[in-house]
Amino acid sequence: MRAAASAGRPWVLDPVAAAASDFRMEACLSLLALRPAVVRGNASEILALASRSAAASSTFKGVDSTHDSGDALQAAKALARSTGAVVAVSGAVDYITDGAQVVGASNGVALMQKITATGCAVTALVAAFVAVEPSDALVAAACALAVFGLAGVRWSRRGAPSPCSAWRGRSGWSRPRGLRLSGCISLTLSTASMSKP
Ligand SMILES: Nc1ncnc2c1ncn2[C@@H]1O[C@H](COP(=O)(O)OP(=O)(O)O)[C@@H](O)[C@H]1O
Ligand SMILES: Cc1ncsc1CCOP(=O)(O)O
Repeated sequence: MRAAASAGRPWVLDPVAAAASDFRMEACLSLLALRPAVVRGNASEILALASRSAAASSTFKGVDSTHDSGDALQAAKALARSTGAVVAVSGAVDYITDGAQVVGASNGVALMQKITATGCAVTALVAAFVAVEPSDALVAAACALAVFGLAGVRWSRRGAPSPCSAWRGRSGWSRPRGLRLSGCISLTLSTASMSKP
């Protein structure tokens, strides 16, 4: 992370179970100081990280969230403003914010929350999207979460349309059937970076 930070390369922090112990919180805060482009966590993790305290998540439940994503939206905005990172809170609605703009992505299926490591997987996808679109981490992260959610829908309903079927920026974009994104001001992810099935 230090090498990435000093080379100006974007990287993504997933504060897994930040509230589980002071040790984990301190590790997350040390990483946060290295200025990730995006922080992606569940609501409990973002609430804890924004308050910079493991005690913030009083009903801590392992790596899972005990809060709804909406509960952490203000904390996410504050964290984004204080760190300069885009902050993504996952949940039934994924909120992605740079502290001013907020994008909501309401794709996915509830079962995803119960599968360990879907959070890690979507964080990896965010990193891949930010690598392609480093100049707009907000849009990249929102697209990653939306696509991941649609992949979950596709998995749960075999035969649903591919999340990568068609997607273009701004006025000319056509969204995959079923995609729900709100508050998105500009979608500039090019189709060239997405493979068709
Ligand atoms: N209630 C839900 N309904 C639909 N999708 C969800 C729900 N909860 C989580 N997800 C999705 O599951 C993925 C992992 O998110 P989450 O479970 O919040 O992360 P973590 O594993 O870090 O706790 C995200 O893509 C998120 O959108
Ligand atoms: C690294 C790791 N090892 C066991 S659970 C876990 C994190 C998975 O967390 P999440 O469900 O938040 O992706």
